[in-house]
Amino acid sequence: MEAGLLIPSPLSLSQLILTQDNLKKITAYKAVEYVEFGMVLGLGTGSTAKHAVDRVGELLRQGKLKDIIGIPTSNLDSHPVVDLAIDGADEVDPYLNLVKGRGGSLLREKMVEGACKKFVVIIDESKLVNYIGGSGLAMSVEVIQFCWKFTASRLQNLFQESSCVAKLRTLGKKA
Ligand SMILES: O=C[C@H](O)[C@H](O)[C@H](O)COP(=O)(O)O
Repeated sequence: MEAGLLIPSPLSLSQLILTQDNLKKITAYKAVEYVEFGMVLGLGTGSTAKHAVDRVGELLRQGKLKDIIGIPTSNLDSHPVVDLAIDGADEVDPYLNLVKGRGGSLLREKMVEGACKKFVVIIDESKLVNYIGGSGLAMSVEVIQFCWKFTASRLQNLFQESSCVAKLRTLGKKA
């Protein structure tokens, strides 16, 4: 899979006062320039990816894009090859390793993004870290409901030297 990272440059935008959401939107719109007619497209979740979803919708309404098959509107069983996936991330290290899922989506996004030919990650500067875990914020792990306390305890024990605490987050709740 080809991978890419889009970050709006604060230098080129230095004359403007932009909010974090403005930066997310600029990045998302840039990523959507990679979308072509007839593509199978994976669109992720979160406040950055939302701008990309909105932009694709706008271009479809305007007739500037056509015949787009969206995953998960469709699914990987019927469309096992995804031409392009666009999604945000919570942390990105210099080697393009990612932390995802702090917004509550993890497994399905990873499945779609693992099946794509090209994955464009859209972030603002605040997501850049020197190493994974560098933000000091939570690391999401999606588990099945069956014996989740047992799994939480196993996970916490794995990282006990770092004093990590495993906490349950249920569907739709932020970390
Ligand atoms: O669980 C959510 C996804 O992994 C998001 O892509 C990630 O949390 C980034 O979200 P946002 O763009 O809202 O910061």
